[in-house]
Amino acid sequence: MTYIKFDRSKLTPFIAENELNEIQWQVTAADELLRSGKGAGADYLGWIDLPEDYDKEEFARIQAAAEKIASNSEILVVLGIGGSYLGARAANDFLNTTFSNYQTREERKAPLVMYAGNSISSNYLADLVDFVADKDFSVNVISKSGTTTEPAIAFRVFEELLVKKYGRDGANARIYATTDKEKGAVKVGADANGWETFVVPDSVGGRFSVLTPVGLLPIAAAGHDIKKLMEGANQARKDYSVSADVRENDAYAYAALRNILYRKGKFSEILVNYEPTLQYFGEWWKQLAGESEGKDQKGIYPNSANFSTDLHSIGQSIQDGSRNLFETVVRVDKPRKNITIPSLDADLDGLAYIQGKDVDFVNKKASDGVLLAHTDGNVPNMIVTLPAQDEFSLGYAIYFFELAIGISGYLNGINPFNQPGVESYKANMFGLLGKPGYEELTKELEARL
Ligand SMILES: O=P(O)(O)OC[C@H]1O[C@](O)(CO)[C@@H](O)[C@@H]1O
Repeated sequence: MTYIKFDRSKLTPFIAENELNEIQWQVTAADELLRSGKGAGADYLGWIDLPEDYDKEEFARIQAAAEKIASNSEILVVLGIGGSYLGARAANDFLNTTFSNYQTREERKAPLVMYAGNSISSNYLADLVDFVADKDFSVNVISKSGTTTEPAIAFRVFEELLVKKYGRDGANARIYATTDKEKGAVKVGADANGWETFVVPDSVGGRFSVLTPVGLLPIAAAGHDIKKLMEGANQARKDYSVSADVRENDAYAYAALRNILYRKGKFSEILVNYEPTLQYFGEWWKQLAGESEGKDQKGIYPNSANFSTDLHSIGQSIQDGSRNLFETVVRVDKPRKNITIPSLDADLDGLAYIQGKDVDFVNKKASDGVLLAHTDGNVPNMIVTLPAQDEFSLGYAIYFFELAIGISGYLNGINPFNQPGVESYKANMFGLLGKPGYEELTKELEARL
């Protein structure tokens, strides 16, 4: 029994017990590939032992930097995209109170963490500049390459704003750079200006990097306990390294079952939550699964949904539409807070039968009802239950999904640790922007538009 619960009991109409036995040899082979470092993409396996083998000196510097940011900044602007931002955003949204963005600095007890460099929207960037301009702020630029267009544009904008506001030296003291240990534009800037620097390890790809400084500094800056986060991940590391048997290893069982479903035509997986604070966990997971598995013209297409909200929009399609879906439901056992449904004398809304009950009771009953309805509608469901909405549970869940996706990719015969497909749009964008070196592509693309 592990700390988070994995429940596959509702898969019986879709998968027979022997199927799990029969895929075991493939899971054992995938485990062997992953742990021996003999599989494709083996240069990027640093995340496996990271919760134990992280740089303790750097960890202490992250905690000290978070304290410094708290002492001189109302806001920390985090610049990054994809794996250089989604993990931090998922963690902070999950761990913050829902309306922390609207609290005062005193109420929040930590700086407000805001995100930019994750789109190319001029509205978003200009609005954020207007919002922070008259407040004390610091910047954490996060980019392994240092040349990703979105964060690079945003960094130019916020660096200029910092220099205008605090002067060059003042700005330098407020820039925290999380980047490659020796190369790239951000590293060059950091060396020239003396910015405090944290390292994105070579052996950890962006989508697996939330437990490196990439995620840890923004999470610590938001006032959360990154030690507990690492402890949760480390517990998962230990629990899921004991056995490769799918009956003993839930992360491996999840990887195996989603592949069995995929091979039966269930091409799309929806990561479902019943907590709005898990929305970005879904976004983080989509990159983890999508960038890892969607290649060589195959792989599960990852989606996410926020229930019960989305039951009133895409719920119809999940229940009755194309039958190529399955769902993995992420539940939180104990909510951070609960609230009672008020009792009224008149029963105009017909809620008398649940008045006096708490809202989470209703949420759980709704999710049980959906589970059965979707199962009856031929949508297989698995459930991952986190005991609480805290750092330890989150760290544990992060590791569960990272490990499962690594194994799952090997089960489907691909390299789970590269992302060649992401470059195609970039090349076209560079061509159309007239980037030096792309002249031929520019001509070709302009003729096609
Ligand atoms: O940290 P960088 O180099 O800016 O890259 C950001 C993201 O861009 C990608 O390379 C493509 O989306 C991701 O793999 C990565 O998480």
